[in-house]
Amino acid sequence: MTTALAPRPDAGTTHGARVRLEGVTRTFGRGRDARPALAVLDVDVAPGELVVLVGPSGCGKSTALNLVAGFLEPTRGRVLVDDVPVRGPGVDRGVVFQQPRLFPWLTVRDNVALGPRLAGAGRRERTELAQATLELVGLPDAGDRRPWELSGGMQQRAAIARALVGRPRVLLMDEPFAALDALTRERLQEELLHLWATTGTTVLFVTHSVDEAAFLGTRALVFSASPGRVVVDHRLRDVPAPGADDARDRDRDDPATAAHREVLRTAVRGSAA
Ligand SMILES: Nc1ncnc2c1ncn2[C@@H]1O[C@H](COP(=O)(O)OP(=O)(O)OP(=O)(O)O)[C@@H](O)[C@H]1O
Repeated sequence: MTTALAPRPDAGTTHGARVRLEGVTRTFGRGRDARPALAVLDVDVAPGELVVLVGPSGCGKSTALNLVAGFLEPTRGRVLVDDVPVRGPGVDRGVVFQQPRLFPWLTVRDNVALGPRLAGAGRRERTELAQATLELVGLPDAGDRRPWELSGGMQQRAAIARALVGRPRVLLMDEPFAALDALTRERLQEELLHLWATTGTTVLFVTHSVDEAAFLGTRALVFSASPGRVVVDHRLRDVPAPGADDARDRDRDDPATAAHREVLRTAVRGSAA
């Protein structure tokens, strides 16, 4: 294990935060142009859960994630992370987007070290932190390279390292593997499960894919559009006990996962109707 992301603090506790959206709505535009993107959203995510947000295009999944990230404010209602209202972006919440969004003029290590640098960490501390986090995501030797020298999968691993370097208590992922080839995508899904089990971080993960949702989540929220709302809240599996990495044994072809996939597929089809 590395220093950047030490295991969960104590047996029986988790590093992840509780996330709550209470009566949250979000409207874009004003007056006649006002368009509600999210109807009332009431969601309570337990510490350490991996909740997947799935649904058709335009149903408000990214909007919900951006509200938790603090990039957007709710029109009504409150977003709480461990009972503290979200007032803007913060180091307690790491964000990974569909595109890696790394700065091409910085080395991979300096990209990962940027957050600690902005937070005032000294060169040595932030370099060690970035290197440890790169090791955690399987990129021990990539630190001196530029982002454009890496494959798409490696770039996305670096983006995950950048999100994890501050040891966030919530990891927000907006279709992070959608632009990758199928094999890389499966590999990164498995790596994410391992990282999640290792760190105990609460994860909110947006995807269009019911396969991905059924394989990754402890719970899936199925959204429908116009305006966006949660139509199905489906329990997939238990949160692993602190310190246990049973995600390692997860099988995408087992009957339970296949059954969940069908439940989600039916729900998503219904929500798009
Ligand atoms: N900044 C914005 N300004 C105006 N409208 C927005 C903005 N962000 C999102 N919307 C609108 O809100 C609705 C929900 O968008 P959102 O991106 O949250 O959906 P989504 O489910 O994530 O879609 P996709 O799966 O295609 O990414 C859409 O109608 C979208 O056009």
